[in-house]
Amino acid sequence: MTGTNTAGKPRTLYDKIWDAHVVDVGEDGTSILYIDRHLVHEVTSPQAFEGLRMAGRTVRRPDQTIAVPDHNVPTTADRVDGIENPEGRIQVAELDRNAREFGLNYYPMNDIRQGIVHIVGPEQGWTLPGMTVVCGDSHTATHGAFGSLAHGIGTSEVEHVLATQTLIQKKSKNMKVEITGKLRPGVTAKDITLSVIGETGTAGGTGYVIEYCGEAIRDLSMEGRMTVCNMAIEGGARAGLIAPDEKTFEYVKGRPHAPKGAAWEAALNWWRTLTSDEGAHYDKVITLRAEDIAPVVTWGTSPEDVLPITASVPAASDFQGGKVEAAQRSLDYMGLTPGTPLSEIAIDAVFIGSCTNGRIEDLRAAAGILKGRKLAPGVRGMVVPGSGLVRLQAEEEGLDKIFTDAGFEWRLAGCSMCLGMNPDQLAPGERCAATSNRNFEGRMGYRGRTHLMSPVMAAAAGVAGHLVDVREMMGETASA
Ligand SMILES: CC(C)[C@H](C(=O)O)[C@@H](O)C(=O)O
Ligand code: SF4
Repeated sequence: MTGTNTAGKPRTLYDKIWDAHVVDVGEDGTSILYIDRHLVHEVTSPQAFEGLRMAGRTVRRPDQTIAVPDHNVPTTADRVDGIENPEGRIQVAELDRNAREFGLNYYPMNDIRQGIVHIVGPEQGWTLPGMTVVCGDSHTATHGAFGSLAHGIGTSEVEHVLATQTLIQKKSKNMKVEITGKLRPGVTAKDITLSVIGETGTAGGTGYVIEYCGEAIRDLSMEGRMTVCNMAIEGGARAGLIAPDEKTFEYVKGRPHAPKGAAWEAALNWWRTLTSDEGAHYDKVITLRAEDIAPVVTWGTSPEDVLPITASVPAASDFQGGKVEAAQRSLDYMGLTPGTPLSEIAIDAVFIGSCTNGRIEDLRAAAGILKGRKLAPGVRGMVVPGSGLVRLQAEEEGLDKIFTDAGFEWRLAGCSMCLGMNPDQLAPGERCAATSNRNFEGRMGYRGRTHLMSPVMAAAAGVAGHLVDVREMMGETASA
């Protein structure tokens, strides 16, 4: 790795990680970046491995390549007997063959450490501050919570990284998203990240790498920071980043693939330099006051269609330009009438899981609301831990019992309902309170309807049978 610090100029965190990984710069400014960790799942990798084989090449750094199946895996106990869906079965079997043949670090479907790739990476200590991390998956942004530069890449790039351990990239611009002050009770990392997208729109981050900072970000746990960075991509950004601090180091320490002994001390010395310098230049700055952020839900079919739960369904005429038509289409698809209070929207299902909110803290938060309560009659609920280890931890804490007592199904780890690539799907017309990150048409199943929100909001909606302000269940009165 070569450092290319330009004569003492103040640098952002993004600049620093970038500089530390540039191998070569072309005349047009396109750079070759060294990649520290390459995460691989079954959906975007089969053709990449096939390409390698056809070219007679091998994986350059199998020791830095981590494979886990997540999108296609069923989340029911009978998956030990194999996958019924032929397409899913083939993709997972291909990953299995490739991981073994190329000697990758591999967590097979029935390994207790299996889970959603973006949960497994940090959990196993593969994701570390200052690293470059890539995966053939847009939510790779999640890993930025550790102060690592994490890019989602396409299948041809997956092949390139497999073969060379480098990625060809053009540097993005710097954006700072600062969340000042303290969050109010009932407001979570999910509300921060959705509110930022509500502010910037899904294209607001295009061409940028976002650095999230400010007191409210510092106050978040590592789980919360991952939730925030996970959705940087939904705001259009190339990546999301948070400067590492003692909380980060504490989380990483002792994980299976974290450095140990003298290597740990050396790593800490470098990690402590990973903050943006005083006076570093940002091309765009957005500031939100944590006190102004409410528990939010989405009403439409884009993550930017987000409003405080105290608001009402908007009308298409509230929008301008091309958005009028898009809003009308969203309202039709979602089956909503303008002017209806969001808190009166009845739901059929609750999904708690995904790489946005499938970590232990998310399950604890949802269980906190569900303890001693039950799903409203007719509402089905599913809790899908983000990894086998999250599931195990939750069971040790008795959370599974809280969920099943409340009427939820307690599942095995995977992407599950977050996208309908496995048996967990919504039926046409079904409306779901979901902790995932995308509410696109058909995302959770053909004609399924998704409202994105935090784990506590989803749990509360399940109990009420309709979208609801979680603060009412916490004994806190809703204020606008
Ligand atoms: C299947 C995969 C390529 C996709 C992504 O890149 O994000 C998926 O994870 C998603 O969330 O839509
Ligand atoms: S949980 Fe959802 S968003 Fe995350 S990787 Fe899986 S499908 Fe994509």
